Amino acid sequence: MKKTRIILAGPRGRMGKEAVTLIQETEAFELVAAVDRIHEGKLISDLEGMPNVQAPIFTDIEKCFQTVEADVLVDLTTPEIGRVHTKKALEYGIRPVVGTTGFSEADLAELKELAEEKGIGCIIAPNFAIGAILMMKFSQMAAKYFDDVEIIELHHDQKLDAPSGTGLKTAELISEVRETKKQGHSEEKEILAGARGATYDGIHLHSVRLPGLIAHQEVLFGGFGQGLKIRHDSYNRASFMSGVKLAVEAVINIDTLVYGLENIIE
Ligand SMILES: NC(=O)C1=CN([C@@H]2O[C@H](COP(=O)(O)OP(=O)(O)OC[C@H]3O[C@@H](n4cnc5c(N)ncnc54)[C@H](O)[C@@H]3O)[C@@H](O)[C@H]2O)C=CC1
Ligand SMILES: O=C(O)C1=N[C@H](C(=O)O)C[C@H](O)C1
Repeated sequence: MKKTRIILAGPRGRMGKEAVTLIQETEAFELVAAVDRIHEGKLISDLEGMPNVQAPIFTDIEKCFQTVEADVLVDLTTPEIGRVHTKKALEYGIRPVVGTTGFSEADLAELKELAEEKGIGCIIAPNFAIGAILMMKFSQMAAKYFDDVEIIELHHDQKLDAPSGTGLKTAELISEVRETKKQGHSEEKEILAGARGATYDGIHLHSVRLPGLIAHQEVLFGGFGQGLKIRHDSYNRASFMSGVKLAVEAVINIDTLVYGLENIIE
């Protein structure tokens, strides 16, 4: 069996550590290198608390791509560096699976063009948890019947981007099926700036950041005399790993950029 050779960017992060374990435990996957901010020349196994994986660590992604042969880059870093890594991977013909959030529409458009120019797959998934994908799909279904909706996403307080990639993706999916609408009273005024949250095509998005949380989202719909609440909770980061596995398997067989795992799963 030919294994899928994976380079992982961000191996020491909260998601990165889970991904190291996933790759190690998946027979069809092989971790061939990692990209980190520090620890050039060390092996993953040299790092405290890491499993016995003999993959070399690079701080320069181009040097990594030039030195190590790989099929897929899994990126779990930060918005700024994640977009650089994704672009470089495509340029080197390595298929990116990107969990990193905070990419702009312009970033996505540029990366899609590059993936198509190179004729290779790229998956950018704002959320890898199957329950979160269902929450987004159910929300899109519900939005056909309820055109008043507010999204509340709740995350740990170390998160860099707001709103979350999932919150934004949910708003995008809803706006595909509902007419643009300004919600609330026509003369509504914010006494405190930001009280009504951010808006995407008239959909209000609220971001909560608290220690103790992992990743949670509520999509609240309101209609005459009734309400509907769709909620998803990730209680740990292992919840994302079956989606990472699925994306690595899928990215080999596509030749364009796919934004969102809902486009991969049936
Ligand atoms: N798509 C999904 O299902 C999920 C996505 N995320 C996203 O994944 C990303 C990572 O999240 P966490 O693991 O919680 O963050 P984290 O802060 O724990 O980890 C980020 C890692 O990136 C590394 N890093 C920073 N600059 C780097 C560079 N130049 N080269 C290589 N590595 C570098 C850091 O050292 C750190 O280890 C975030 O954008 C987050 O929003 C998080 C959870 C689920
Ligand atoms: O930073 C996180 O933790 C998460 N980020 C993703 C997002 O921005 O939606 C996915 C999940 O919510 C966890």
